[in-house]
Amino acid sequence: MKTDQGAPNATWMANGTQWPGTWIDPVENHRKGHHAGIVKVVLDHPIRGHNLSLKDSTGYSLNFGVIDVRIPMLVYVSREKNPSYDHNKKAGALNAQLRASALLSNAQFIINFDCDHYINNSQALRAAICFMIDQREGDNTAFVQFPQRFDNVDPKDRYGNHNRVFFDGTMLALNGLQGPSYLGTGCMFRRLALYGIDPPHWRQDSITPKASQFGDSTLLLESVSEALNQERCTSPPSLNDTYVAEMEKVVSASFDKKTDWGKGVGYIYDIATEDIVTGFRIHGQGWRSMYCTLKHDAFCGTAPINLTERLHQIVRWSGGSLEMFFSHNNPLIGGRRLQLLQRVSYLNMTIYPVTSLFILLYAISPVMWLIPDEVYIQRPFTRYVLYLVVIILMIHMIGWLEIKWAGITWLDYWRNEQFFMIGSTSAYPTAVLHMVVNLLTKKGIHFRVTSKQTTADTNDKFADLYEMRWVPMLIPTMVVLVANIGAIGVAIGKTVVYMGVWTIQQKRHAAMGLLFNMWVMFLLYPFALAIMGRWAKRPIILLVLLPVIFVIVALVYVATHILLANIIPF
Ligand SMILES: O=c1ccn([C@@H]2O[C@H](COP(=O)(O)OP(=O)(O)O[C@H]3O[C@H](CO)[C@@H](O)[C@H](O)[C@H]3O)[C@@H](O)[C@H]2O)c(=O)[nH]1
Ligand SMILES: [Mn+2]
Repeated sequence: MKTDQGAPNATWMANGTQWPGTWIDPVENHRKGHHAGIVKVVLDHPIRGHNLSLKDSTGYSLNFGVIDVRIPMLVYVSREKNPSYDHNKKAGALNAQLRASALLSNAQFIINFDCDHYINNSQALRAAICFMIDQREGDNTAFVQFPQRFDNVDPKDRYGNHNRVFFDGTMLALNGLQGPSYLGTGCMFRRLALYGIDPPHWRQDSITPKASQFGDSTLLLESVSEALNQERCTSPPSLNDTYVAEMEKVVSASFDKKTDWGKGVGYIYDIATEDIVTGFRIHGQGWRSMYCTLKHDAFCGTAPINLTERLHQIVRWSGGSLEMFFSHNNPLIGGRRLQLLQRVSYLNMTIYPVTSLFILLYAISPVMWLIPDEVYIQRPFTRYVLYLVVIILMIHMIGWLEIKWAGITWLDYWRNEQFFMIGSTSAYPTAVLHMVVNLLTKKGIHFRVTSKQTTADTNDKFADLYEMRWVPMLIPTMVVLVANIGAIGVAIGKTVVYMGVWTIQQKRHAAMGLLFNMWVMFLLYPFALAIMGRWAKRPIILLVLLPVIFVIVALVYVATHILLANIIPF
């Protein structure tokens, strides 16, 4: 739509001026990534008499007489962006917003969301406040985290997007320690905790906020003191020109420079996953957090249901975790007031991608079957195998108990196992590789916003599920799949050739090997579906296709064997 002036309608405001954040014709100083800070009051505080309320609309049969139906103040903030300053991505944006809100309301509690999340339950904010003002631990609670829920995931949750084991098991369990980690969205914070101030039971009597910590703004420093003393004026400041100028100052590109923002104050910079490390910093000061799950989901968002995008997301998370491990925020050395077990849990949260290297090695081991002659490996001692079996059984039993306790379904557990295998053969090793390169060259992991719905197919809500871009990290997964499918074929071939020759022992080993191959195949089933693209709508095809492949491989093996036996007589 165009106006008389030729500019699209959407960029014009009711009073005839153009929206300041419009860069349809980008020019220097006024384009995406290079523009002044914007603070725009979209809706003034109801105290100043705006009357956008339900009461005004006629024909309402509901009685709103006893409810305050006024719409709260709404202010649009866009921080200054300048190519000569690092904008620190999401963490930088959240910090600018935190400072702007300090001047606007200085509210004690702040809730944040990703751009792809929304409020799904109007009771959620109250639930979080209940934890914050609870008589027992409320004052020492820094944040209340809600689980992430998604409304665009395919019904079968092929790539484990719901992450139930993590959101309903792991995080809930952490409530028994110092609380869940911060997960980036759907989290209510106590402002003071974000400011890097100690929890009440560790706090010194008098704290004077300094410009070297919080930045050079008198109004901001005053607001921090007021927050500390719990003095808060409920009537909003009058937004005159000087006040707006100060707001623009605290959202300027250079404001963070030479301050503690992004280090000891606010959301932490220089890491691919600002959330986990920000939560770690807060827990390390002795604060606790709370996990809050509501029957009717509090918040909802969008997840990447395309395998390639999903794996990119996993690379970012696991890469960020490793970055944290190799920083001064390593859970073994950082976080001075962390409880011991909380330290262990953060250790697990940061180091887990490394385990993938062993899984990958095991999963590829069936290539040994592809070698015509037997490979001789020292068999493990029986007692060692016994220990191993006991440990594996114990791990699984704990896992089962946990899912029962957390109320997760078996299917969710299985999806989790499957996706862990896919990740362990693709995204996690990639993250480890990134980390090695990072340690050698100091190059960080690129944060690309997860893209959702890459196809334009509007008839199929889950069209994205059937799209997959081949990326190098999928090669090892493919190798594992091929190796295991091939191994089954070869095993059939070997059975045909050696049936009469094999001892019982050898047959048993072959059977065990087959079991392993099948297990890996079951785990990689969602990956196989991804490769099939739209054919995956009929997974039954696999039931025909796989036996055909097995038979072909077996025939090739037998033929090669006969050929070789004729040429080189054994
Ligand atoms: O340069 C950036 C990149 C991202 N964002 C914000 O970050 C959010 C998360 O990005 P998204 O692409 O949706 O990634 P997800 O993998 O879905 O996000 C998860 O993982 C992130 C850490 O990797 C957390 O920050 C998120 O809260 C968490 O939902 C977005 O919604 C944006 O609001 C920015 O503000 N600036
Ligand atoms: Mn997201």
